[in-house]
Amino acid sequence: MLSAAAVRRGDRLAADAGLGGPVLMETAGRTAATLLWKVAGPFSARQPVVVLAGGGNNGGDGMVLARWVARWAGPAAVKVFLLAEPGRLRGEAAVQWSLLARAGVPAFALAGEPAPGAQQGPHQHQNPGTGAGAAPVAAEFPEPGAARPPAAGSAGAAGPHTETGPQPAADRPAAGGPPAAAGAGSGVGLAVDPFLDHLEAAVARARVVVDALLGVGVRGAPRPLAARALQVVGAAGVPVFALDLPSGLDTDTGEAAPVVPRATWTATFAAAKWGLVLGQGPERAGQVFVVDIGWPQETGTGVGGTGGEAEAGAPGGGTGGFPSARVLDAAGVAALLPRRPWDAHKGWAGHVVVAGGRPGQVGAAVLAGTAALQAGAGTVTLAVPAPVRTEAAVHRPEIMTWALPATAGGEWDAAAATALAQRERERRGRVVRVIGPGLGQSPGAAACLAAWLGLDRPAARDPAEGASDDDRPADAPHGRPADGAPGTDGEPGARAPEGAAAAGSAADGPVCRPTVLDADGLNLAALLGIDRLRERPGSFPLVLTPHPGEAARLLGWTTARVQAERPRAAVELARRAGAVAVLKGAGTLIAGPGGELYICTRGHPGMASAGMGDALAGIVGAFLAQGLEPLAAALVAVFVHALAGELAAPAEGIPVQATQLIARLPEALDRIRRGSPGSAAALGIPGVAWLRPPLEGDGAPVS
Ligand SMILES: NC(=O)C1=CN([C@@H]2O[C@H](COP(=O)(O)OP(=O)(O)OC[C@H]3O[C@@H](n4cnc5c(N)ncnc54)[C@H](OP(=O)(O)O)[C@@H]3O)[C@@H](O)[C@H]2O)[C@@H](O)CC1
Ligand SMILES: Nc1ncnc2c1ncn2[C@@H]1O[C@H](COP(=O)(O)OP(=O)(O)O)[C@@H](O)[C@H]1O
Ligand SMILES: [K+]
Repeated sequence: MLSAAAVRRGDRLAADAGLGGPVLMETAGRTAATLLWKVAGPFSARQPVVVLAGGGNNGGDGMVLARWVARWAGPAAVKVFLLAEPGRLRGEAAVQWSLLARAGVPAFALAGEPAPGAQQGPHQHQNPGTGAGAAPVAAEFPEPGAARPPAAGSAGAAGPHTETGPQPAADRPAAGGPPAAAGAGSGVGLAVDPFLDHLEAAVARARVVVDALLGVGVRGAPRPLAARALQVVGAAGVPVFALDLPSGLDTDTGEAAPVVPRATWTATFAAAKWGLVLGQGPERAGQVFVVDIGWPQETGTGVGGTGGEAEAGAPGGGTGGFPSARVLDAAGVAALLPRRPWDAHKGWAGHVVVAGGRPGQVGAAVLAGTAALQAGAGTVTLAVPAPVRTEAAVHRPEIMTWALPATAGGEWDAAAATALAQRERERRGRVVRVIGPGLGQSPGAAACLAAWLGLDRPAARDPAEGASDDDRPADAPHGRPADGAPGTDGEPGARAPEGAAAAGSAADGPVCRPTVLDADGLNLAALLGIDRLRERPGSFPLVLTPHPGEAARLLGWTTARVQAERPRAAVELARRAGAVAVLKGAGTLIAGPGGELYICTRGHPGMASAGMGDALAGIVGAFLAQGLEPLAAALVAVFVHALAGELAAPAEGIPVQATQLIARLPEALDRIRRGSPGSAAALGIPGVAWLRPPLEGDGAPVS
């Protein structure tokens, strides 16, 4: 996942490695043509492909694509509309324009000033206002190398129009001037209105419109002329295939003016861009395919996959962009899953203690506990205020309950901090805490939280913890990594270091454990101050799972700012807390304390319902309990949660309840183990991967 600044860095690295613009553009355009064939083919002259190209490299990509479509299906199967004056094209776009002419691809362009010394060609531009049909104005390419006037209306238009609407000077081509003999294709341009009329007519009978107007080089919202062309495309209701990004979509934020196309498909080059997953990006981009264009490995942008470090790309990258991130996919997550030995026993899979469930919010703790159980925790206990113990116990017979000291009103009492730790000490094996679901923000809850985090008094190691390890099997989760598990050299799958499992605040007081903080656990932590989390004793494993509102409280930002700068917010949370941060919401982000950043593109709006976050917190706890290191636990949990949410919905966006999601966790885990949904399998085009492969399995249709 790249910012515009990171794309420019990647370009430079590619150029340094000898992969110049022409090579990359040819690969991009040709691969996109193959993909277009797959999703919208076969092509025919009856329903041509219409390419709307801009004057930059995005337009160049479109022209390469057009050339290949013409080669495979004949020149009549494609039409190019260049929203620029050929004479002003530079670099790659100019080269591609001339190659189009050689290939005999029908193309139209805007009229411009004649190049110095250009001859008045035979295809005179029509003077605006002189009446339709008087003279040909189309810039359709003639035979290669020749200059031949095209038939008026050859694009299917009724004929050239004569009115040129008011245009801002910067965008207004010199309509009505002499023919623009400049430009490698020697195509004569159209005035704006005829151009748009031709475009409209062509789009109306197109199979698909290829949006190659603006890519990562866009600055601001589309200017009026670009906006008019995009309006024409949008109004036609024809499927749109966007190159790199839907034109005008902000590469970094996903902000989109109303005219930005709602593409059915987007082929994005080298790596996905932030704008495709943030803001309005997901709605505008449709199905996103990541096309490998051969950037050197050093750029760190593979197709799909998770493994390894996030790319270098410090927040801001020095140019205001976002940090780079890796996209989670099933194969990458599968490699992180804990492998349960054949002779595993419940101690192997750890013990999740959920602390929360105040009166009126018992369900939150129940959901977290049930999700932990379904995600593979060996044992689950709900630690709740004593008055609600029975209420907590009735839901799942597999789940234990501890009744802890409560105030007269049933809220958490400060004495519960030590009581909980005492109960935990009676357990053998790894204990993990999920603190927050239904915890409330009472003074007693606040005191407990500070104690559990070891932030109420000086730190000390827990003498009991070492003893509890003694009767683990030799390959117990935090003894050593499972054979073949990723991360033995520090990757996300690595187990927490020996001794990280518990650090105590005092032998007789609350002991710190690997912890997931959610909901009110986070709200109370915000009151303590996020930076204090870094001072926790022994740096015990800690995962924060805030939604944007909780993240805002932790950071002291507004929720709107968190949403506008999600990648930065996630990285900041992790850095300041010295912990793993999961910033929930559409496109959940997972950040590690070392600057690592991942995004999950799965899940759907139907998951916006109460209790979903509680379930996620429980799942993170379950994977910590099964021995995963915190970053790996968070990555696996987020992906499994999102996939289960999809499995639980009859269709994307249909409301799902947390209990329904929880019920599908085993199936989600099973699919992931099998590498499904697969990023590339359904397409069968080497070097092209789905950003978000469809659920229906490997034989899924692509259109
Ligand atoms: N380099 C690589 O590795 C590869 C790059 N590749 C491709 O290059 C693309 C980036 O190309 P790029 O940098 O030329 O910019 P691009 O997106 O075409 O936009 C510039 C044009 O848009 C115009 N324009 C700008 N803002 C505007 C606005 N608000 N409203 C209206 N117009 C506006 C601007 O006009 P100007 O402002 O200069 O007058 C100029 O004409 C990238 O997305 C990918 O597709 C592939 O080939 C693979 C290899
Ligand atoms: N539009 C969406 N797309 C993907 N995931 C979503 C969407 N809306 C919500 N979710 C997921 O559902 C969960 C909601 O968590 P949260 O807001 O804490 O809910 P609650 O507090 O009700 O438990 C998060 O994991 C979030 O990522
Ligand atoms: K585009």
